[in-house]
Amino acid sequence: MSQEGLQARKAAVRLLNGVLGEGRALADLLRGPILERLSPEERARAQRLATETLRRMEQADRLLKPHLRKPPPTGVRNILRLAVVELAQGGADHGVVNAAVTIAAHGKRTGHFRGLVNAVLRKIAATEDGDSAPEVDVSPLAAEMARLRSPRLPRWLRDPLKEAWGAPAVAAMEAAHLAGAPLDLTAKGDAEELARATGGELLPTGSVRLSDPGRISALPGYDEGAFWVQDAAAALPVRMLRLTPGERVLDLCAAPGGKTLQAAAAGADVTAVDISEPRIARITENLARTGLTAELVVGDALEQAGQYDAIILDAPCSATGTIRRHPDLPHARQGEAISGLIALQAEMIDHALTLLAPVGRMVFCTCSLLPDEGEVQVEEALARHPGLRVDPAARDLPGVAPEWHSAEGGLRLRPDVWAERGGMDGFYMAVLVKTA
Ligand SMILES: C[S@@+](CC[C@H](N)C(=O)[O-])C[C@H]1O[C@@H](n2cnc3c(N)ncnc32)[C@H](O)[C@@H]1O
Repeated sequence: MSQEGLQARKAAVRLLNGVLGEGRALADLLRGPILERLSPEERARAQRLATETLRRMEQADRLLKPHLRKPPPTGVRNILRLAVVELAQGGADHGVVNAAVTIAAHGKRTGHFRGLVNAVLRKIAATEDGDSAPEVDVSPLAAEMARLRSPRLPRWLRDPLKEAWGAPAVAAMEAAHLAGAPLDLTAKGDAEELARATGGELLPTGSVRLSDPGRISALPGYDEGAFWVQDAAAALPVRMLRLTPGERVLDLCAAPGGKTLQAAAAGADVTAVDISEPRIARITENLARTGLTAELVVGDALEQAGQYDAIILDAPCSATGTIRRHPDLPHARQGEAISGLIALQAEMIDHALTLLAPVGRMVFCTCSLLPDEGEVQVEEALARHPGLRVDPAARDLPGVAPEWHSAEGGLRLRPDVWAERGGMDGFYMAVLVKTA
């Protein structure tokens, strides 16, 4: 067995243990010591394996259940889950099973389960050798996995989503989460030209979509800064502002800077604020690569002063709209922090309004699926501020479908929107203007 394969799988199991055993976010673990000693290829493989296992965990558990008399400890389960997902995705039986047994044998708490790991996986791998018509290009295990329903969201999230959008919509969102996400790019200049150069699809809203992008830094135009990665939904809030050159724009929760780059590319005079210094460093890198400029401020949005023609408030939120790309999120969180985030969003709206020029406009947005972090937040802001209104005309953008309109004048996007094109992140956005 190649060392590369073993190291990447070991790291993937440790990532799974961090998310499922300690409730940590995968993004944080990816920056920590687990991947430190691995080559770039091993890192990419470990991340891919962990992400795919989290996405299909419920299905892997169902396939494992008949072979386990009682649930083994988390560390052992994660070794088994990873191997089952790899087998279902066409991994060579003996390589996958041997790696799993070796990983179990090397672990202090998993060593004495190596016999179990070996026996269970050999039985499951044997499914692979069953009868399948030679013309069918899917292994029996993959077919069995595909027959299982899409993994369900945990109750802390499923219940409020069912209440907000109904059971069929939640099932459609769960299917979208399982399908994962394509890669969307925002062009610095001509999007049609970028689509041609990268072989991507120009979406009706102006983003460029790649279904099989490979390494991002190897895409044509990367070094010249011709684009940045930004989901099609995340690209809409700044488009709603219709910025013109020279306008003073404040981006209040700016990092890693997708919206800052859009505003700077529109020729605006941008001030980008974020509380996190390491995350501000990512805006610096993105600005340098794209040759765009903005003033960067490490600080609290609630302490920002000044007056601006347009404000972008992409407030911290549950990020439940990004589960397609972050399948760890429902497992790493339990929903307990959301009420604090909702209160912070309201405070940020109130403070941001004090920074808005009399004829200015502000886009409030969150990558959340929960109305409490979107529609309700705006309704409550309107009630608190008598002179405030939503500008529904801001939604009149190319490619924006009327079905996405929300009652109070904003846009509600969900991962099951555009299912035939590969979906989009869950997002809420509305443009607020002062009338008095
Ligand atoms: C949803 S992300 C922003 C994404 C960004 N607008 C983009 O398009 O790339 C939220 C950001 O808010 C920042 N943040 C959280 N609390 C903050 C605060 N009190 N003041 C300023 N930034 C804050 C976080 O560090 C995080 O970078």
